[in-house]
Amino acid sequence: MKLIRVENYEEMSSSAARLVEQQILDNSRSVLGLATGSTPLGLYEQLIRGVHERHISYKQVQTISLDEYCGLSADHPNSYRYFMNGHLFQHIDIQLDNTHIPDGTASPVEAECQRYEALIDRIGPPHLQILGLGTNGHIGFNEPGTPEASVTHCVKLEESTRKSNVRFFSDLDSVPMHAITMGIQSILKSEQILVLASGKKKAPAVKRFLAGGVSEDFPVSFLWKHPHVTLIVDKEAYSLAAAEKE
Ligand SMILES: N[C@@H]1[C@@H](O)[C@H](O)[C@@H](COP(=O)(O)O)O[C@@H]1O
Repeated sequence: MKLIRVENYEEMSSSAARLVEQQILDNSRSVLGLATGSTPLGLYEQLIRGVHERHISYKQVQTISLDEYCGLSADHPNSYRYFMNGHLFQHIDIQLDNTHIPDGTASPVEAECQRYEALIDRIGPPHLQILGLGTNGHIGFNEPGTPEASVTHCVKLEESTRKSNVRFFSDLDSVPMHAITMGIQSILKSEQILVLASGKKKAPAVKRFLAGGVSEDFPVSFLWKHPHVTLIVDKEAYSLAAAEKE
């Protein structure tokens, strides 16, 4: 795994943006795997600037998002479709038909999961998969205990995950109980994986990840099985791992 240590959130975002843009410059038909959450917001801002300042074009790019809340439609302000449209897709020259996100309202949900996994295999897997990191080590919405062989599936969200994400909702009751997420196996299919971690809250998870070892109760640790992973951490997120070394 390649570790890139940067000073702060801004540097993490611009360093990630350079890697994404290089991928697109190398292959204008790139497939990008995208994450939601607050971590990649700065990266998405940088990518939007890149369209204007560095003439990066997304006309032929396809995107595959990691996850979506069950029960939230595309026009619900807390759906990940709404998030991705508002924070990235509406501001770049991508074709909306080329942006893929699980449909949280589809029924039965199992059929939607199968459709999505087949889509990953058909148009993907991503050349570059962006990942944030849950405080409990989750990636996408793969909570601790998710098997390595998992493909796109419906998960019951942990209380801690719902509490972490309540800041985007009016109250805890409004946070959905379930989500559709790409599985560990679906994520590991990507050619390259870029994990971003910023801030003190992520320091324990970063420390545990960097200590090595693969364990089902810490989903990000499965990335040790992938040959091309880059982790970009800022000073705060790295602080506990750094203290360990001293
Ligand atoms: N499903 C998303 C994850 O993909 C994301 O990595 C995580 C961390 O969020 P944040 O970046 O806001 O810390 O939140 C959610 O649970």
